Amino acid sequence: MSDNKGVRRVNEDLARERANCSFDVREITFLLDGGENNTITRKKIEDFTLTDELLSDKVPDECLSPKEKYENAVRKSCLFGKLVKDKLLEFGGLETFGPNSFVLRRIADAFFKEISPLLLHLGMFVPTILGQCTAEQQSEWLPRALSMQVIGTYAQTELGHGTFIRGLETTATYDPETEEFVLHSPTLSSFKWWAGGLGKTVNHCIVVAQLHTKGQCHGTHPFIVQIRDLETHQPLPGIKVGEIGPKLGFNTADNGFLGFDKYRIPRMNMMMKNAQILKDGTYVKLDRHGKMTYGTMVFIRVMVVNEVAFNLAKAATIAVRYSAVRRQSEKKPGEPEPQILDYVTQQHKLFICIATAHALQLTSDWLWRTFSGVVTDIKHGKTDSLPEFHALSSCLKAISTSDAALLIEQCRHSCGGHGYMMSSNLPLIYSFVTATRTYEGDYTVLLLQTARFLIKAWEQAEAGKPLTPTVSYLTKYFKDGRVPWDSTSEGIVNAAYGVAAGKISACVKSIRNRVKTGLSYEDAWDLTTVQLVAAAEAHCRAVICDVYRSEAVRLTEKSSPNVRAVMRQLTTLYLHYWALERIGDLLRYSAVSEEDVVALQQKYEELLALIRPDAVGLVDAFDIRDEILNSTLGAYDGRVYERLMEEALKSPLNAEPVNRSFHMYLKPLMQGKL
Ligand SMILES: CCCCCCCCCCCCCCCCCCCC(=O)SCCNC(=O)CCNC(=O)[C@H](O)C(C)(C)COP(=O)(O)OP(=O)(O)OC[C@H]1O[C@@H](n2cnc3c(N)ncnc32)[C@H](O)[C@@H]1OP(=O)(O)O
Ligand SMILES: Cc1cc2nc3c(=O)[nH]c(=O)nc-3n(C[C@H](O)[C@H](O)[C@H](O)COP(=O)(O)OP(=O)(O)OC[C@H]3O[C@@H](n4cnc5c(N)ncnc54)[C@H](O)[C@@H]3O)c2cc1C
Repeated sequence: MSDNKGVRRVNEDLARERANCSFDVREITFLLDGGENNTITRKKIEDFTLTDELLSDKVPDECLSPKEKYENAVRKSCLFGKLVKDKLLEFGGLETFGPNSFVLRRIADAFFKEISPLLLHLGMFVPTILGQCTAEQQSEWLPRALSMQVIGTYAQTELGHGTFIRGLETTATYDPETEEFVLHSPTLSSFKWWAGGLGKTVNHCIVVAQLHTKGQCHGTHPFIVQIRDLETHQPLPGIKVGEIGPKLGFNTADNGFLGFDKYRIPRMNMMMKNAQILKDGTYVKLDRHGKMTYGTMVFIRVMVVNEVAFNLAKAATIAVRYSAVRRQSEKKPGEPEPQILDYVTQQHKLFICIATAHALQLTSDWLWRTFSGVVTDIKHGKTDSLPEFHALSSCLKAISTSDAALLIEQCRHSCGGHGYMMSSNLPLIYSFVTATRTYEGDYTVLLLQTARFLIKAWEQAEAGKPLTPTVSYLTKYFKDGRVPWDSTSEGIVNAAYGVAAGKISACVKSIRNRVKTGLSYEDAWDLTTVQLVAAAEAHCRAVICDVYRSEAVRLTEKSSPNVRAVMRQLTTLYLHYWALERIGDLLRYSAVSEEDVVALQQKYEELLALIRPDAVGLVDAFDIRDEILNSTLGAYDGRVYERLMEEALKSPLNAEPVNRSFHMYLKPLMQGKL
């Protein structure tokens, strides 16, 4: 299906794989894109943007110095930003920040092997203006932000606090005399730390600070703050700003630090949708729920699920294509070396990656629809659905990022030594995705947020009160006892819910027993957190299994029999994989027997064999263009060795036959003259 331009001869093994694929690859691409029209629009946008002229890099990014890398990323960001500004908005206007933003994000990968310094501008600055400003403030800031006259980021985290937002130390004290806020960083630990683009790129940022007025602190609130001069780009007086230094990844994102020395901003720069300061300094709270200022974080957690699904699809595409091209060892003496994809252990490493990319993509689409419903409710003044959605988005963000990072690393392992090359792109995909497990809420912390909700839901079930949809299963599994075992897909999903219910019940018992011994509730909770994290994880896995299974059935209702068959094989593989991974839990909470476990393993291995002939077709169906994959190992034509050599020859160390260090150090050492 790929319409890569200038494709040369395709590797014979890959060509044969494609010829033997049992289904029409385009059909699955349409399913994953949400319909044929979406695929057509996406491809139009890709054709239009991914031109050689914009993308060409003479020296590979990874061979540049940190400064050159950053400058190249700014150059490309400006080209990309101009494209978005001039042309792409016509594909969806402001809706670009809805579903089409996924296409924009996808294309951005062709421009940036790492990260755009403008990611936070489009990813957080603009969404926060949309979510936290009044209509009047939006009309002032949005046009300037969208036309890139002001370039911004989101500075919440400080050197001393990231997770515990209530512990942030930056202050914004209202001065009614001048109708201004005075921003101040009272300690070293209060310096803002991490915001993407802050180090060198942006001129504005959203600063989250403790609001003080009339001698009282009202907690954290967001403010729009200009930090650099628009003409000279010099930091404004009272601002101390810089870049935080090299990181595991994100090295072109110029993450920065920021401190304020009694820096003044106008009253109207407080984002006033959820709370206001009147001219005389009176504080007016408009947010009845209390956590509406955390809205941008919830939005990004939703986006991140899609983000990691896409990155896992990229890694799986690279690893599966490479495994079809690579031949190694021998199965029987004297036989030709097999494609490494023919090793069952390789299939075990890789097919779960394809299935997980589907599971996370479909879950992300479902989460996005659920989120849209919550946003509509909020627009009508209803915030009842927020606690459930916070619990749901928190655990899905935690589990999807953690699973994707582990599986991307597994893809790298499955490519042997060549997977370690930067030119495979697997190291950069991994370094990007492993950060998602931490930013926008750490894994453990978010699962504990979900656990709070689950424990409350359990107490409601006990009291015979109605439960919200994602926890309604607790009513069914409320009574003690093992869940009946049934090895159908529906049966495995039910058992997953049974395990979650069993773990939540065990947590409730643990907390209550500890309280009975005289401990405070907080201490009892703290001592139970290992179990609480496991319970939230089990709940989340049950939700993903359920959504994946039901969405795959729904989406393939009108598909051809072969597509329905391969999609069912993948969902069944996913459910069996997790049943086997969590077999201890199933033995504890369900009626699964030892014979059932043997049957599960056997079925899992049969599924690997069934999926094997379609593996390349399945990754082709992700339809990720070579420009976006950026990989010597994963290109559509499979010219792996040629590309590895071409990239190696671009290394600056190969530009001269002898490096000067020979004369400066090696030769003196060899001659005993050092
Ligand atoms: C050039 C490219 C173009 C591409 C186009 C653009 C497309 C965009 C793509 C997007 C891709 C994404 C990439 C973005 C990159 C982002 C980089 C990273 C940015 C950041 O990391 S910003 C900083 C994020 N920081 C965090 O997430 C901090 C985590 N901490 C918290 O969220 C909270 O502190 C925590 C842990 C939830 C606790 O809060 P606290 O106030 O202490 O609350 P309590 O624990 O006491 O709970 C009280 C009560 O409130 C409930 N609660 C908490 N949070 C929420 C919420 N958000 N919503 C609703 N309710 C909430 C909580 O459950 C408690 O309820 P109870 O009923 O139990 O009392
Ligand atoms: C690449 C990257 C980009 C980022 N970009 C931005 C940005 O643009 N803007 C911004 O504002 N921030 C940004 N951040 C910061 C990010 O949001 C925080 O790092 C993240 O929220 C985690 O907070 P922390 O660093 O304070 O970790 P900590 O909270 O210090 O976590 C350290 C450890 O303590 C544990 N822990 C902490 N609290 C608890 C608890 N209550 N219970 C149990 N365990 C706990 C955690 O699980 C973890 O194991 C970025 C971070 C990264 C890595």
